[in-house]
Amino acid sequence: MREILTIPQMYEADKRTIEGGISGEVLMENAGRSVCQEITSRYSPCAVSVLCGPGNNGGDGFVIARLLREQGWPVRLGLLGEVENLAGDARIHAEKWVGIVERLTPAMLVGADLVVDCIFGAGLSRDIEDDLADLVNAINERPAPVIAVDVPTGVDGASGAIRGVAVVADVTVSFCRPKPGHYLLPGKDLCGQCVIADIGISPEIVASLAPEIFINGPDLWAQSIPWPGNGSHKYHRGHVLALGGTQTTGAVRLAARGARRAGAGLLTVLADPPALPLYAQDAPGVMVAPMARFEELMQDPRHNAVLIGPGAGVGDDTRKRVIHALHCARACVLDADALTSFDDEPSTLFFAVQGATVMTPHEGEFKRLFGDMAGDRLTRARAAAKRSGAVVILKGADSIIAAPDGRVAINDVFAPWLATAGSGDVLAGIVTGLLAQGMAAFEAACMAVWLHGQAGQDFGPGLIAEDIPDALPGLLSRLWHSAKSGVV
Ligand SMILES: NC(=O)C1=CN([C@@H]2O[C@H](COP(=O)(O)OP(=O)(O)OC[C@H]3O[C@@H](n4cnc5c(N)ncnc54)[C@H](OP(=O)(O)O)[C@@H]3O)[C@@H](O)[C@H]2O)[C@@H](O)CC1
Ligand SMILES: Nc1ncnc2c1ncn2[C@@H]1O[C@H](COP(=O)(O)OP(=O)(O)O)[C@@H](O)[C@H]1O
Ligand SMILES: [K+]
Repeated sequence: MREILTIPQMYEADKRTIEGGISGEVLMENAGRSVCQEITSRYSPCAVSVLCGPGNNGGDGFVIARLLREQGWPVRLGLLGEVENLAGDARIHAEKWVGIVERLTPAMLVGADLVVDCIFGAGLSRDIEDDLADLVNAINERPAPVIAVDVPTGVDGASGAIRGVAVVADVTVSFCRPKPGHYLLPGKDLCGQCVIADIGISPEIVASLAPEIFINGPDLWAQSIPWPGNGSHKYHRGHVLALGGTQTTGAVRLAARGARRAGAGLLTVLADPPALPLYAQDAPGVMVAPMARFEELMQDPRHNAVLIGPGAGVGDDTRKRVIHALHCARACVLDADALTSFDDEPSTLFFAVQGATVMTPHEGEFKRLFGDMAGDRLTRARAAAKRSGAVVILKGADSIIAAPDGRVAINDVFAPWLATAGSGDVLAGIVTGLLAQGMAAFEAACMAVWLHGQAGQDFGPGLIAEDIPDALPGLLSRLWHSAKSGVV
């Protein structure tokens, strides 16, 4: 399971490990050694400048400098402040460094073939300004590769935000488990390649912290995929009702294709009569029914998943249909207009949520529904899920999937090709298709985001929304073969 630790959890893991008998001095030695190994495995001996800050991140730097020098590398070390002002483990390791301690200025960069950034890590507590900002800019202007320790200086490990300015690293070595800032933008882009080193904190200690943040991937949900059995029939795979608009009909057609490719057994598009032929002609496997039959069809429990929002139109009709679907306690996916229709009365919507419900806002829709919440995307997505009682997919380049029980996954797929009209509609359809098959809401949302991202990544440049559903069979086959062979 690919857990992510929050910054307080990481400090707690250090603390519990130290209480368990491994000293902080040893943890820091292990941290420094792991960075040193990463450096020596990637580069031939060259002039290294190790830039140390006043805390434990700087302490790691003293270890790295000593170990590299022991291996014959030419090393210079610069410190922000004085050795006498260092405390604890950083002080202990600083005193083991027998070389010169220079002042931390851009002069440290002159002649350096490699820069090791140990200025600030988890303890970054405010924006970087003045001389330090000049130093960070100077690091970024020089061609020498940069190895960042824990996080690139200036990247907030909790949120991925840039605090004033930040180092652009080629490699980031962090410890024990990744932190949110390694996966959230813009931090993710500044980390370069991210390596997580084991420094002696046991899996039991990590488990004792009950991590709730995960990197989205099959290990998180593959066990929950409701694969059909040999004797399954279509009703075992669920019947989706997708509410189609009259004007923007493409949205639900894209979503319908996503839902069916994701495995829904049946799918009916409901729409007002003038639009019905359009939906009927779109694909032979799609059924259609007049919107006026919505409440009647909802009485049949086989219609077990409802998609409302793409192209639905904002207003009273959409609001009433959403509330009705939620009251029927069917699995519901609410996207686009279904969310915007409640911008004036979000609590009416949240109050009605009872069954498996997934909301799929992008930042604009999120703001309309949840208002100006404070905090980074991770924090806001988690708060929104708690507040609404629904699983919330906060869409974006680093999509976040948050459950009301506190679990949250960050997507880890590079797929800017997905930034194209209609791509979100397909995502909503995929979620609905998985829910129709009986998958739990959080797992379905995570799997849909992963399939969607993977489809975008695999297809690459030239992708249009229509391509996404057709990429699903290949991805699902891979998951199916893994499930059959017992490998996730
Ligand atoms: N045993 C362990 O715990 C292990 C820990 N490990 C390592 O420890 C690192 C965390 O260490 P840390 O907690 O000392 O924080 P760190 O990032 O060094 O910075 C704190 C200092 O920076 C200062 N400061 C902050 N922001 C500033 C700003 N904008 N501008 C100027 N100053 C600023 C801040 O000042 P203050 O806010 O107190 O005024 C304080 O002096 C972690 O990333 C990992 O590398 C590993 O060795 C594994 C074992
Ligand atoms: N740079 C990106 N990298 C990965 N995914 C992206 C990127 N930009 C957008 N996406 C994804 O594409 C989809 C766009 O959805 P949305 O904004 O609702 O568009 P539309 O309404 O046109 O379908 C979302 O799932 C989002 O996460
Ligand atoms: K750093």
